[in-house]
Amino acid sequence: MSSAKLPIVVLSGPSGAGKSTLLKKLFANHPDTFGFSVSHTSRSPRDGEEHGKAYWFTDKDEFRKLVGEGKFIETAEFSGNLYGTSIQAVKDVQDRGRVCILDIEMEGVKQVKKTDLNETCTFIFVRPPSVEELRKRLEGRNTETPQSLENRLTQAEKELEFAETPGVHDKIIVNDDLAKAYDELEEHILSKIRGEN
Ligand SMILES: Nc1ncnc2c1ncn2[C@@H]1O[C@H](COP(=O)(O)OP(=O)(O)OP(=O)(O)O)[C@@H](O)[C@H]1O
Repeated sequence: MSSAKLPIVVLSGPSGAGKSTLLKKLFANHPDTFGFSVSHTSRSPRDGEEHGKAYWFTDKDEFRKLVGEGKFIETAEFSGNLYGTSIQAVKDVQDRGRVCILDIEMEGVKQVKKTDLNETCTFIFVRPPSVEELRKRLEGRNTETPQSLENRLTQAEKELEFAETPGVHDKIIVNDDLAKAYDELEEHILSKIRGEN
Protein backbone atom coordinates (compact mmCIF):
# COMPACT_ATOMS: atom_id res chain seq x y z
CA MET A 1 0.00 0.00 0.00
CA SER A 2 1.29 3.47 -0.79
CA SER A 3 2.39 5.19 2.40
CA ALA A 4 0.44 8.33 1.43
CA LYS A 5 -2.78 6.37 1.95
CA LEU A 6 -1.91 4.99 5.35
CA PRO A 7 -4.00 6.45 8.12
CA ILE A 8 -2.50 7.84 11.30
CA VAL A 9 -4.13 6.51 14.45
CA VAL A 10 -4.45 9.07 17.24
CA LEU A 11 -5.27 7.32 20.48
CA SER A 12 -6.09 9.35 23.55
CA GLY A 13 -7.94 8.94 26.81
CA PRO A 14 -7.37 9.43 30.52
CA SER A 15 -4.35 7.93 32.15
CA GLY A 16 -5.32 4.45 33.31
CA ALA A 17 -8.10 4.01 30.73
CA GLY A 18 -6.17 1.13 29.19
CA LYS A 19 -4.42 2.59 26.13
CA SER A 20 -1.10 0.82 26.68
CA THR A 21 -2.85 -2.48 27.43
CA LEU A 22 -4.86 -2.25 24.20
CA LEU A 23 -1.90 -1.16 22.10
CA LYS A 24 0.28 -3.96 23.40
CA LYS A 25 -2.32 -6.43 22.23
CA LEU A 26 -2.68 -4.68 18.86
CA PHE A 27 1.07 -4.78 18.23
CA ALA A 28 1.29 -8.42 19.33
CA ASN A 29 -1.54 -9.44 16.98
CA HIS A 30 -0.24 -7.37 14.05
CA PRO A 31 3.53 -7.25 14.43
CA ASP A 32 4.23 -5.82 10.96
CA THR A 33 1.42 -3.31 10.60
CA PHE A 34 1.97 -0.59 13.17
CA GLY A 35 4.73 1.65 14.43
CA PHE A 36 5.26 4.32 17.05
CA SER A 37 6.91 7.56 16.03
CA VAL A 38 10.07 8.52 17.87
CA SER A 39 9.39 11.66 19.92
CA HIS A 40 11.75 14.53 20.66
CA THR A 41 12.50 15.44 24.25
CA SER A 42 14.62 17.99 26.06
CA ARG A 43 15.11 15.66 29.03
CA SER A 44 18.41 13.85 29.45
CA PRO A 45 18.73 10.27 28.26
CA ARG A 46 18.37 7.57 30.91
CA ASP A 47 20.65 4.55 30.98
CA GLY A 48 20.20 2.43 27.88
CA GLU A 49 18.10 4.99 26.01
CA GLU A 50 19.40 5.35 22.49
CA HIS A 51 19.22 8.59 20.48
CA GLY A 52 16.76 8.04 17.64
CA LYS A 53 15.26 4.95 19.26
CA ALA A 54 13.84 5.89 22.66
CA TYR A 55 13.71 9.57 21.76
CA TRP A 56 15.44 12.18 19.68
CA PHE A 57 17.28 13.95 22.51
CA THR A 58 17.72 17.67 22.09
CA ASP A 59 18.23 20.76 24.22
CA LYS A 60 15.50 23.30 24.88
CA ASP A 61 16.87 25.95 22.51
CA GLU A 62 17.08 23.53 19.62
CA PHE A 63 13.61 22.19 20.49
CA ARG A 64 12.11 25.68 20.46
CA LYS A 65 13.87 26.47 17.18
CA LEU A 66 12.29 23.40 15.57
CA VAL A 67 8.89 24.39 16.95
CA GLY A 68 9.33 27.86 15.45
CA GLU A 69 10.09 26.26 12.09
CA GLY A 70 6.79 24.38 12.25
CA LYS A 71 8.43 20.98 12.46
CA PHE A 72 6.14 19.56 15.15
CA ILE A 73 2.66 18.10 15.09
CA GLU A 74 2.24 18.43 18.82
CA THR A 75 4.31 19.39 21.83
CA ALA A 76 3.78 19.18 25.57
CA GLU A 77 5.63 20.04 28.74
CA PHE A 78 5.94 17.56 31.63
CA SER A 79 7.97 18.18 34.77
CA GLY A 80 9.87 21.02 33.17
CA ASN A 81 10.84 19.07 30.04
CA LEU A 82 9.61 19.52 26.50
CA TYR A 83 8.24 16.60 24.49
CA GLY A 84 6.89 16.51 20.97
CA THR A 85 6.13 14.54 17.84
CA SER A 86 7.73 15.85 14.69
CA ILE A 87 6.11 15.62 11.27
CA GLN A 88 9.23 13.80 10.10
CA ALA A 89 8.91 11.17 12.84
CA VAL A 90 5.43 10.27 11.59
CA LYS A 91 6.66 10.22 7.97
CA ASP A 92 9.49 7.89 8.96
CA VAL A 93 6.94 5.36 10.22
CA GLN A 94 4.83 5.72 7.08
CA ASP A 95 7.91 5.36 4.86
CA ARG A 96 8.45 1.95 6.43
CA GLY A 97 4.95 1.09 5.21
CA ARG A 98 3.50 1.14 8.71
CA VAL A 99 0.50 2.78 10.28
CA CYS A 100 1.71 5.34 12.79
CA ILE A 101 0.12 5.31 16.22
CA LEU A 102 0.15 8.48 18.28
CA ASP A 103 -0.65 7.83 21.95
CA ILE A 104 -1.16 11.40 23.12
CA GLU A 105 -3.16 13.45 25.56
CA MET A 106 -5.93 15.95 25.07
CA GLU A 107 -3.81 19.04 24.38
CA GLY A 108 -1.88 17.05 21.77
CA VAL A 109 -5.12 16.00 20.09
CA LYS A 110 -6.18 19.64 19.84
CA GLN A 111 -2.86 20.51 18.22
CA VAL A 112 -2.96 17.64 15.72
CA LYS A 113 -6.39 18.82 14.61
CA LYS A 114 -4.88 22.14 13.55
CA THR A 115 -2.28 20.53 11.26
CA ASP A 116 -2.46 19.31 7.66
CA LEU A 117 -2.31 15.76 8.98
CA ASN A 118 -5.79 16.12 10.51
CA GLU A 119 -7.44 14.62 7.42
CA THR A 120 -5.21 11.56 7.53
CA CYS A 121 -5.87 10.86 11.20
CA THR A 122 -8.48 8.73 12.83
CA PHE A 123 -9.15 9.95 16.37
CA ILE A 124 -9.95 7.25 18.92
CA PHE A 125 -10.79 7.96 22.54
CA VAL A 126 -10.49 5.20 25.15
CA ARG A 127 -12.50 5.82 28.28
CA PRO A 128 -13.03 3.89 31.47
CA PRO A 129 -16.58 2.81 32.40
CA SER A 130 -16.49 5.33 35.28
CA VAL A 131 -14.13 7.57 37.21
CA GLU A 132 -14.44 5.21 40.23
CA GLU A 133 -13.27 2.30 38.08
CA LEU A 134 -10.43 4.46 36.76
CA ARG A 135 -9.34 5.15 40.32
CA LYS A 136 -9.35 1.41 41.07
CA ARG A 137 -7.25 0.62 38.00
CA LEU A 138 -4.70 3.31 38.74
CA GLU A 139 -4.47 2.09 42.33
CA GLY A 140 -4.15 -1.50 41.08
CA ARG A 141 -1.34 -0.54 38.70
CA ASN A 142 0.78 0.49 41.67
CA THR A 143 2.50 3.27 39.78
CA GLU A 144 1.00 6.29 41.55
CA THR A 145 1.56 8.23 44.74
CA PRO A 146 -1.60 9.58 46.43
CA GLN A 147 -0.80 12.99 44.90
CA SER A 148 -0.12 11.76 41.36
CA LEU A 149 -3.29 9.65 41.55
CA GLU A 150 -5.37 12.72 42.40
CA ASN A 151 -3.65 14.72 39.63
CA ARG A 152 -4.44 12.02 37.10
CA LEU A 153 -8.07 11.82 38.19
CA THR A 154 -8.48 15.60 37.98
CA GLN A 155 -6.97 15.54 34.50
CA ALA A 156 -9.20 12.57 33.61
CA GLU A 157 -12.34 14.58 34.38
CA LYS A 158 -11.14 17.24 31.93
CA GLU A 159 -10.37 14.69 29.22
CA LEU A 160 -13.76 13.02 29.65
CA GLU A 161 -15.47 16.39 29.37
CA PHE A 162 -13.51 17.29 26.24
CA ALA A 163 -14.46 13.95 24.69
CA GLU A 164 -18.14 14.94 24.99
CA THR A 165 -17.55 17.62 22.32
CA PRO A 166 -19.34 16.37 19.21
CA GLY A 167 -17.11 15.47 16.27
CA VAL A 168 -13.82 15.46 18.16
CA HIS A 169 -13.36 11.70 17.98
CA ASP A 170 -14.15 9.25 15.20
CA LYS A 171 -14.56 6.45 17.69
CA ILE A 172 -15.11 6.32 21.44
CA ILE A 173 -14.36 3.00 23.10
CA VAL A 174 -15.51 2.25 26.63
CA ASN A 175 -12.91 -0.07 28.07
CA ASP A 176 -15.08 -2.10 30.41
CA ASP A 177 -14.60 -5.64 29.15
CA LEU A 178 -11.06 -5.67 27.77
CA ALA A 179 -11.67 -8.27 25.05
CA LYS A 180 -14.69 -6.35 23.76
CA ALA A 181 -12.85 -3.03 23.84
CA TYR A 182 -9.95 -4.62 21.94
CA ASP A 183 -12.24 -6.02 19.26
CA GLU A 184 -13.80 -2.59 18.75
CA LEU A 185 -10.41 -0.95 18.49
CA GLU A 186 -9.05 -3.50 16.05
CA GLU A 187 -12.17 -3.45 13.90
CA HIS A 188 -12.17 0.35 13.67
CA ILE A 189 -8.49 0.58 12.78
CA LEU A 190 -8.45 -2.29 10.28
CA SER A 191 -11.48 -0.94 8.45
CA LYS A 192 -9.82 2.47 8.36
CA ILE A 193 -6.72 0.88 6.83
CA ARG A 194 -8.93 -0.84 4.25
CA GLY A 195 -10.35 2.61 3.49
CA GLU A 196 -13.87 1.69 4.56
CA ASN A 197 -14.59 4.58 6.90
N1 LIG B 1 -10.83 -3.62 30.72
C1 LIG B 1 -10.06 -3.61 31.81
N2 LIG B 1 -10.52 -4.13 32.96
C2 LIG B 1 -9.78 -4.11 34.08
N3 LIG B 1 -8.53 -3.60 34.18
C3 LIG B 1 -8.00 -3.05 33.05
C4 LIG B 1 -8.73 -3.03 31.82
N4 LIG B 1 -7.95 -2.42 30.89
C5 LIG B 1 -6.80 -2.09 31.51
N5 LIG B 1 -6.81 -2.47 32.80
C6 LIG B 1 -5.77 -2.24 33.82
O1 LIG B 1 -5.84 -0.86 34.15
C7 LIG B 1 -4.53 -0.33 34.40
C8 LIG B 1 -4.30 0.88 33.50
O2 LIG B 1 -4.16 0.46 32.14
P1 LIG B 1 -3.01 1.08 31.19
O3 LIG B 1 -1.72 1.17 31.91
O4 LIG B 1 -3.07 0.31 29.91
O5 LIG B 1 -3.62 2.56 30.98
P2 LIG B 1 -3.10 3.77 30.05
O6 LIG B 1 -4.34 4.39 29.48
O7 LIG B 1 -2.09 3.29 29.09
O8 LIG B 1 -2.45 4.75 31.11
P3 LIG B 1 -1.23 5.85 30.91
O9 LIG B 1 -1.78 6.88 29.97
O10 LIG B 1 -1.01 6.34 32.30
O11 LIG B 1 -0.05 5.11 30.34
C9 LIG B 1 -3.54 -1.46 34.14
O12 LIG B 1 -3.16 -2.02 35.39
C10 LIG B 1 -4.35 -2.46 33.30
O13 LIG B 1 -3.91 -3.79 33.50
